[in-house]
Parts: sequence; structure tokens; C-alpha cells
Amino acid sequence: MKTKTDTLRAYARLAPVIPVVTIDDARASIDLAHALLGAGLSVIEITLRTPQALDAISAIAKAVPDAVIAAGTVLHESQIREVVDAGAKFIVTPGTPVRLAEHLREAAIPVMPGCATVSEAMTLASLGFEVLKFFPAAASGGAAWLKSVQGPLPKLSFCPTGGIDLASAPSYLSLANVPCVGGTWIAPQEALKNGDFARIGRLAAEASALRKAA
Ligand SMILES: O=C[C@H](O)COP(=O)(O)O
Ligand SMILES: CC(=O)C(=O)O
Repeated sequence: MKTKTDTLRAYARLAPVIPVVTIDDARASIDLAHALLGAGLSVIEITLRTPQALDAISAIAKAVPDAVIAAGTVLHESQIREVVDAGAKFIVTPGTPVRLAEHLREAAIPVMPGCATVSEAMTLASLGFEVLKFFPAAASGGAAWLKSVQGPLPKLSFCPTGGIDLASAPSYLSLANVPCVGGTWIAPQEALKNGDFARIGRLAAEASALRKAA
């Protein structure tokens, strides 16, 4: 039987980059999803940092069913039910206190919990999580950290996010324990505000052209 971890591993391999987006106007979300998917980025993380985030998740889930929407910045157990009801396909956290992790373990959808240290990664592994967010990646050791943990933590894979851009993404994607990276550079707030989806499409196409090393 396919587990939530299997499903999450498959999502993490769909595209080399997961755009991390904070939405101020849910009406823009469908154009945004079309721009990203049109360029080949089918996984989109919408952060729960604005009141419009749940509406944006729900709008994309209904109008663009091929998009794999992650709900990011899930900080409280009460948000788990909300994002599942909105149609999110998986959950992302920036960091993961054990109490939250215990609730996330029971979620109806897969979870990519955030960690920034080896001990946090080990705690999450002991709770059954194998695909983790490494956040904030650049500030916490970057690609060198991920390379160092391959030996001691061979079962774990990571989606590094935080301080990554088009230029630095290849150094992460070249690692065997990194199926994808996350970042905000693909959908800048200014482009979203101005409805400049052509620019977002171009940035997404560049990101999509990045390749995982075989
Ligand atoms: O909000 C932070 C995101 O998770 C990563 O942001 P960034 O790609 O701009 O560093
Ligand atoms: C950092 C991130 O991806 C989050 O806020 O969930």
C-alpha cells in the first residue's frame, strides 16, 4: 500500500523547485498557478501568512486540479484540518515542535516538517517523517550541511528552503538527498502585486530548466 511518505517522495520529485508564495489577493492565485504550471512547476507552496491563504489554496485546488498545493507555515495543530478542508495536498512547516509533529503524524495528507539541526531531523525521523524541509537552509549550513548528513541520516531526504536562488539551487540539487529546493524568487511579491504573470512565467521556466543530477 502506498504510504503518505511514498506520496510525498513522488511530489518532491515532480519539479526541481517548489515556489513558496505568500498571497495578499486570492483573486491572483489562479493566474499565478497557471503561470507556474505552464512553465513546468506543478508543486506550489502557499504560506499561511496572510488571511487570504486558505482562499487561495481552495481556489487553486478547484480551478487547477493538476497543481499540487502545499500549505506552508503551518504552526498550529488547528490549521491542519483547515488546510485539508481547503484542498491542500500536503503540509509544510518552517520548524516542528514535538507536540505539533505528533498531531501532524495523524494528518490525512502527507507532511514535510521543517528542521534546521541534526537532532531535529532525528526527532522527526523517530516520529516517522522521512522527507523534511531544511529551513532556513542557507543560514543553517546550506549545501555543506546536507552533504554532511548523508552519511549519518541515509534514509532522509530534504527540501532546502531559505536563501536559495537560481544561482545557488544547482549546488543543492546536485546532492542525492535533495529531490527539490524551495524559494520565493520565482514569484516575487512585486510581480504578484502588479499582476505580472509573464515575469513569473519566465522565472518559473528558468527554475524548471534546472535539473536534478541523475
Ligand atoms: O519565507 C521564507 C521562505 O520559506 C523562503 O524564502 P526565500 O526563498 O526568500 O529565502
Ligand atoms: C519556510 C516554510 O516553507 C514555511 O513557512 O512553511
